[in-house]
Amino acid sequence: MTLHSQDLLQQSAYVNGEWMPADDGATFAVHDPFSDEVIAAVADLGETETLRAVAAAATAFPAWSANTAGERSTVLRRWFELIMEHQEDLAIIMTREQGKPLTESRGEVAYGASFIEWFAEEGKRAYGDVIPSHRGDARIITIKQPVGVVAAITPWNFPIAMITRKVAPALAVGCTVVVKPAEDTPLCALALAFLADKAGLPPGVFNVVPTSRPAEVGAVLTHDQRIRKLSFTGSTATGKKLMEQSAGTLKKLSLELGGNAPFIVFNDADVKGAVAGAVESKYRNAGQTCVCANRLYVQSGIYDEFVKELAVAVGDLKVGPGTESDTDIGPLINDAALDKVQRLVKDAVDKGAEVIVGGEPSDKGPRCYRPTLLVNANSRMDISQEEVFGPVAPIFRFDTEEEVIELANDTPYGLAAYFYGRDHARIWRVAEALEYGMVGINTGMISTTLAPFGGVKESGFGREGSKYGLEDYLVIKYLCWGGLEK
Ligand SMILES: NC(=O)C1=CN([C@@H]2O[C@H](COP(=O)(O)OP(=O)(O)OC[C@H]3O[C@@H](n4cnc5c(N)ncnc54)[C@H](OP(=O)(O)O)[C@@H]3O)[C@@H](O)[C@H]2O)C=CC1
Ligand SMILES: O=C(O)CCCC(=O)O
Repeated sequence: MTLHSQDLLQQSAYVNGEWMPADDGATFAVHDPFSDEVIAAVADLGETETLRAVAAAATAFPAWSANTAGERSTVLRRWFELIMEHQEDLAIIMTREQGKPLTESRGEVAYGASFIEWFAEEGKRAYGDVIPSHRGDARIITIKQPVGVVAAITPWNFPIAMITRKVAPALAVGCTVVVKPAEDTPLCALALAFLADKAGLPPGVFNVVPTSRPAEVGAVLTHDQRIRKLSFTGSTATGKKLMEQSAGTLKKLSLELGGNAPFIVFNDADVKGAVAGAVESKYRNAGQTCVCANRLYVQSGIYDEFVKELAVAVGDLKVGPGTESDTDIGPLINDAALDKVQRLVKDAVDKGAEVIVGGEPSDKGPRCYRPTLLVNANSRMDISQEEVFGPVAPIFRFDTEEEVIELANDTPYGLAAYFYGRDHARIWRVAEALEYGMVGINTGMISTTLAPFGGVKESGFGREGSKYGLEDYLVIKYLCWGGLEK
């Protein structure tokens, strides 16, 4: 891989401000999911090295948290600037290890950096309170303090933004962090560490432990008492496991888990807007986003027009390598992801769905799947309950608002939902009735640093981004100051 700054391509782990191999010298291969080329051999850490990273973070915590928010902000600001200076290189690394088109990678680098920029400032606003007292001779004061050492376990679908969305607020308020990136995408995490080091983050404040043994490293990060908070993005199954494992040390948790987003189009919707929103929501990152539309519900009166226009738009999407400028849909991350998509499409077809676009792997590359539209979808199909995490949209027809709300909420998940319509009374009713942490109204794109990202039900808890994202890394301390003279 050729970069302007070849130094960004780090393959060692970053612990206590140093680049280190695994103790036994072991490495694991990182593949380009489009070409299958091995693009790196990354240090494969285990329990011993992870304990070292936790110790480094614990040692660094007192000094880092003793800085003023302004002092921390200066370093974070520098980190943000370095990331943006290296946006193109970082985008190339991301596209090579993750597969998404370069334009999306560039967008993610900027999106990821924006969390650092935002929290560098917001960290200065971790205000406490003075509360009207219960006694004349006492005062009630609250202060907010950093929770302590944080572990972040992150997924492969947004290999920069899912790290910065956790690490930026943590560092801004004075926590230190150990990150375990996904095995498929450790290079972005290591490039971030390289730039963090350049920006002047002191040793031990930010550590990256790549591994091919997530359970072994995860056991350390959940069992170690020195870690006071775990922030995880990934599947609901793994999130539940990590929550159980964290019970022994009662860690504070943020869990951003799977979704099953309904995308509802009412009869009075702007069809062109709804089609554009569906394409944006469903097909970005080849459908590998936890907030991707997973089920499209279209009201009978607008059904034919919407389906016809959406089929044209989906048919125009181009599959290919992320490195080519006209690619819309890159490869899926790995073989398991492709198997899951194929299984869900087959199950849907077996239960009566009709493929009107795509419906099969693409011949462009080994893990490429053609953008797909299925009609005649129904609730018996696995795809109505399972996150497809691929470029496949099943379309369900509905008649009444009441019916579609029931269908939309009939899932254990509650991350994102979307709907299109013009009637203001209904917009309020539907927005309030959807059991989701985030609702897009007449838009398919809801993600921004400025808004609280997070779910309800089995999509987890905690909020990332916005002023609320800071709270997840803070604890409130109550000071009762008595004995005051009247
Ligand atoms: N909410 C979201 O954004 C995401 C949702 N998903 C959903 O999950 C499905 C499966 O994807 P997958 O990548 O397997 O998701 P996982 O939840 O398994 O992976 C997410 C992160 O957790 C790590 N991990 C896995 N098992 C453990 C463990 N026992 N202890 C500690 N860490 C662990 C992974 O490491 P490693 O990479 O080494 O396995 C990765 O860093 C997808 O098809 C999608 O439906 C997936 C990713 C993101
Ligand atoms: O899939 C995820 O968990 C990340 C969502 C990316 C975003 O839109 O912020």
